[in-house]
Amino acid sequence: MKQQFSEALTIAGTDSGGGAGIEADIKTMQACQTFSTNVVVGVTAQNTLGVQGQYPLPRGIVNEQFKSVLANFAIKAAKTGALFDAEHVSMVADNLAHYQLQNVVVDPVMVAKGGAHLLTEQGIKTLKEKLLPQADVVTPNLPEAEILAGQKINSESDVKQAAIKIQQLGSPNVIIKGGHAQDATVSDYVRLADGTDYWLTSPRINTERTHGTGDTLSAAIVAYLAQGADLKTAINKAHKYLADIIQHPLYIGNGHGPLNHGSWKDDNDEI
Ligand SMILES: Nc1ncnc2c1ncn2[C@@H]1O[C@H](COP(=O)(O)OP(=O)(O)OP(=O)(O)O)[C@@H](O)[C@H]1O
Ligand SMILES: Cc1ncc(CO)c(N)n1
Repeated sequence: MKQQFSEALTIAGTDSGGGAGIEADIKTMQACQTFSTNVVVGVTAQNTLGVQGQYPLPRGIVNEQFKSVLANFAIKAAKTGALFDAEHVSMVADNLAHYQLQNVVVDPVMVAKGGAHLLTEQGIKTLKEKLLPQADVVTPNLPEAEILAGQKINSESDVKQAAIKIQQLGSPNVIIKGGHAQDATVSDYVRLADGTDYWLTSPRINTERTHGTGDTLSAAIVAYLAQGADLKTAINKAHKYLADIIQHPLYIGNGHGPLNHGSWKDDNDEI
């Protein structure tokens, strides 16, 4: 039987350690039955202990990858990840507009789990001004949400208020991820374009193997959007995927270890 895969795109940085960035996105999409193309915006020298180097690529190389991918693939959904600085945020925003990409999920990656900054101050400003207005969904973690909304988040009502402020930056749908809180339950807050909102909860797994969890969630949303799922279904299935694979750790590296992306058996259930 011929297997039909939908096609999606990740626009991000590579992780030589294989756990986050483009590598996490490709593995996630494969596990969720979507084919992932990729535009490499920059290369990182990275492992489970941290980021040792980061090397954004010249504009010509980024533009040429967009051209090749969009000339040959029917891209149904796309995501952005680490974009490094204002110049690279801007070139990605220009390409999203030029190729009129649909179902765009912006993961506003700012700081890696080990503490390295993957986006400059000026890059954050450009992300707010040029990228978020082109996003369908934005997926900040708690520290990123505080920066985007310009407020502290100390309570559930702060999370809701921040999500509304982030919507006003131009992304109609917002997911504030709760991995960085300390509660026994991890709570992600979803606020949709029509103003409906809900919490997605899962037990907090006591593990250091959380490198690339954010990339993985956004890549899974893109995978399901590419298959034609409505946004709420895509978000809920992606959350289910992550909550499942985080329970099947790989013991690789002695720092923030990678997820076991291939451990998922998609039962294609409706949520
Ligand atoms: N210990 C944990 N147990 C269960 N789920 C978790 C845990 N940590 C994170 N998650 C889930 O992983 C996803 C990503 O959350 P998090 O807030 O860690 O994002 P992030 O900081 O962007 O991740 P990264 O920078 O490593 O890619 C969320 O859906 C969150 O609920
Ligand atoms: C390249 C890259 N993208 C994203 C993250 C965040 O997980 C990371 N650590 N490295």
